[in-house]
Amino acid sequence: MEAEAVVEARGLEKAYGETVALSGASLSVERGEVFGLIGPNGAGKTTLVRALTGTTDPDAGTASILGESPTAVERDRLGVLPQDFSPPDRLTARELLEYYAGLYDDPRDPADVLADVGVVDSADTWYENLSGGQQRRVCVGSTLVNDPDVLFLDEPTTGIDPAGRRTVWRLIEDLAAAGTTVLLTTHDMAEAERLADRVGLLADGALVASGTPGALVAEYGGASRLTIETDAPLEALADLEFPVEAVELGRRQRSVADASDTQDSEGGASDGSTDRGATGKSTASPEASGTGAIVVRGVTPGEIATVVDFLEAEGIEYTGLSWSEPDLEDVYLSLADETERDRTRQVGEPDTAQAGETA
Ligand SMILES: Nc1ncnc2c1ncn2[C@@H]1O[C@H](COP(=O)(O)OP(=O)(O)OP(=O)(O)O)[C@@H](O)[C@H]1O
Repeated sequence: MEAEAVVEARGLEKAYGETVALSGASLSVERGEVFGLIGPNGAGKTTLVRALTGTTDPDAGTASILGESPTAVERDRLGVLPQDFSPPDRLTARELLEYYAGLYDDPRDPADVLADVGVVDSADTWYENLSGGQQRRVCVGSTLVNDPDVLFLDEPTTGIDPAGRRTVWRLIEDLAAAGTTVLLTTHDMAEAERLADRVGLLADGALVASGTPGALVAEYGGASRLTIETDAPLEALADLEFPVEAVELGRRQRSVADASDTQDSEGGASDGSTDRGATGKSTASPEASGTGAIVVRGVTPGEIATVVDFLEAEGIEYTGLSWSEPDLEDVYLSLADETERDRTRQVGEPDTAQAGETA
């Protein structure tokens, strides 16, 4: 039996004047699934959420929730946290949740919701006097008072401290385990990797890849990374014959937050990577000159000692070493900059024209 699609977008298009926000976005989220939407600033994530929740009309395509048009869904069944949600300042956290609870026939106890989002101690503080993170927690709470079946969270943990973020993560996990369907947008790859059963990457208004985090990493994540903190000039390393097979020498990988920043302060056009040498020899590109951390890609855990011995034999001093498997951030960085797309790529499914219909 085919799984029930609780949230579905088919070929959504939306333009604001000359600006194309959605260019044929399609996805489908099943009951109890957490779907994480990632993508660069301006990719269309918020517009997609708005089209799916009925707060903006698409120019083309269809959106549905629980089999109905977004505006026809019973409001008790839906929870929506907009990115720019800003409730009245002069109400306390408790009053705010009581206010929202009052909009529904059979709401949860606001005190329980405050406990869920970790705002018990500040429950009687005016919203305007709460910290940014506490405010965001209250906003998340306001979407939970009606115990929704489907929850849309647009950047739910932005501004929340690490401990609070984990509180919200556990909350979302518990909700999903109890059958709530969740679609969230985030710039936090750790959040997407931890929470999402499937992740969709939106670029230029369309989904360019979707799948489980593991499948996406396997398909697009690339090689492992051995990061060596060193003050040695990169040029000095470029001519070395590394004693391992696949080597791609490069500067420390930039973070997702910097990915669309063309003013790379370290001067690299991308991540400062060098040409791959067939025998492990790498040559630095002109942009890659300088010092700092270098990244050797494609080294297996068993080869780390070989690289360390080699650096010491060559007299290359280093101050730190770390090895990591590729992760969702690598997927993001490898896909987000590509702008020419004509259809969705489905990880683990045949690459057919139909693949663009659902995500
Ligand atoms: N109401 C609007 N009027 C005009 N342009 C808009 C409007 N809403 C969105 N846009 C434009 O549509 C594009 C997509 O915006 P959207 O907010 O959906 O992106 P996003 O992926 O959510 O970005 P971010 O990660 O920065 O939140 C952007 O170029 C934005 O400027």
